[in-house]
Parts: sequence; structure tokens; C-alpha cells
Amino acid sequence: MQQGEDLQQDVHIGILALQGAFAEHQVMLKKVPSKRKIVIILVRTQDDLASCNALIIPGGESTTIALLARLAGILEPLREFAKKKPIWGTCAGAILLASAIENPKKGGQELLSGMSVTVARNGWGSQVVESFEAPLEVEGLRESERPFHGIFIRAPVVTAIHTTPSDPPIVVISRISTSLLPSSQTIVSPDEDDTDPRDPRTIVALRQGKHLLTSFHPELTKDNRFHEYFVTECVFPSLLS
Ligand SMILES: NC(=O)CC[C@H](N)C(=O)O
Repeated sequence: MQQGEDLQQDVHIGILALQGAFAEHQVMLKKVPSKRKIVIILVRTQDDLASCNALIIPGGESTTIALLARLAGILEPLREFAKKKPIWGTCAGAILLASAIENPKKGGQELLSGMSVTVARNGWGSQVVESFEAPLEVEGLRESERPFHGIFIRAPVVTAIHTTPSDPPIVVISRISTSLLPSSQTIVSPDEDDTDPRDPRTIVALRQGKHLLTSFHPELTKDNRFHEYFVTECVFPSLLS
């Protein structure tokens, strides 16, 4: 336990509130049962961020969120935050958490480089079929035998993992089965078998160190088990280290 760390102390969890589904995250986070009081902070400024123990970056439009973060002067503070404190990125937030992107928009895409993954934006297919829903098995969720309803909206695809020996290991907690995808929605595979369960493109939720990445939107369901997971598995342990 850190010096001065007190179990009675409130935990401040920020939600980056520049664009996207931050209000939905707020509703879900409010419902998380916790032994410590959770104070939710909608983060728009460097001061807001400075008061947070952890941060959620919502889905939305990654390029817009990054641009607004730069304009608000919090892009660099966010990068620093990612080196020290837990961040959960959902969809566009997952893109921001990555350290490389295969297909950035013209003009580039700022990243926080919090996780050793490469992503492809809108990686699940053409404009028409790129949004879908699928039941997911997730390791470590409460009542993990009950599938989690994955809502994918123009979601990113994890295309590569590139940890170095000094990086915390990647822990995959959910993969999508390619058979769950509509038939028009095949993952473009290179040369090998695209049903290979180890194909990074089937990864839809993973952890690395304190951080959590989901390519789908738990905040758009009524199931707050992912919010609970982030609080208990990422936020609380980070307060003790
Ligand atoms: N639902 C989402 O967050 C979509 C992400 C969006 N396709 C992007 O590139 O940022």
C-alpha cells in the first residue's frame, strides 16, 4: 500500500468527456458496487485529469477525440497518465490506447501508446457490414459463464501484438469466433488459416499491465460487469502498487 493510501479514501475515476459515449460510461460506472467510494470525473482539462486515479476513454471518433485532446492541451498529459495509471479504452478509446495504427486517417492519428498493439480502424469490413453484435466469452468477468453482449460499431481490429521483454505481458480475455460473424464479414487473413484462434484479429478484449482494451462497447449494454472488472482488476490493484 502506498504511503498515505487509505482504504477509506475515495477513488477518482475519470471519463474522457471530449466526444463520444462518455455519458453512457458514467451511467454504468455509477452502478458498480465498490468497497470504496468511486468519484466519477468527466475529464476535459489537465486539472480534471490530474485528480484521477484511472481513466476511461470512450468510443466515438478517435481522430476527433485526439484533435480535441490536443486543443484542450491534454494530449501529452494523457500520454504521461498512460505510463502510470490505468486506462480502459473502448472502441475509439482502444485505438487511442494502441501504439500503432495500420490505416490512419489522412492527416494522421495521435496515439497514447499505452499498449503494445497495432490496430486497424473500422477493421471489420465495408461501410455496410462493419457494425454487428455477438455474444462473447470473457475470462475473469463475474459470472463468466454468462456471455457478454458485444456491440461492435465500426470497431477497430487488433492486427498485431508487439511486446518487448520489458513490457508487461498481454493477457487476452476475449476473442471472437470468426464463425459468429455474418458470412459477408470475413476477417481478411494473410496466408494462414483465418480461423486460427491465435490470430490477433480475433482478439476483442485484452489487458496489458494496468490497462484494458475492448474493441466493442460495454457501456451500450445494461451489463456493467466490464466496468466492475476494470475497477476491481485494474484500478484497485494499481492503488496498492
Ligand atoms: N464506435 C467507435 O468508437 C468507432 C471508432 C471509429 N471507427 C474510429 O475510428 O474512431
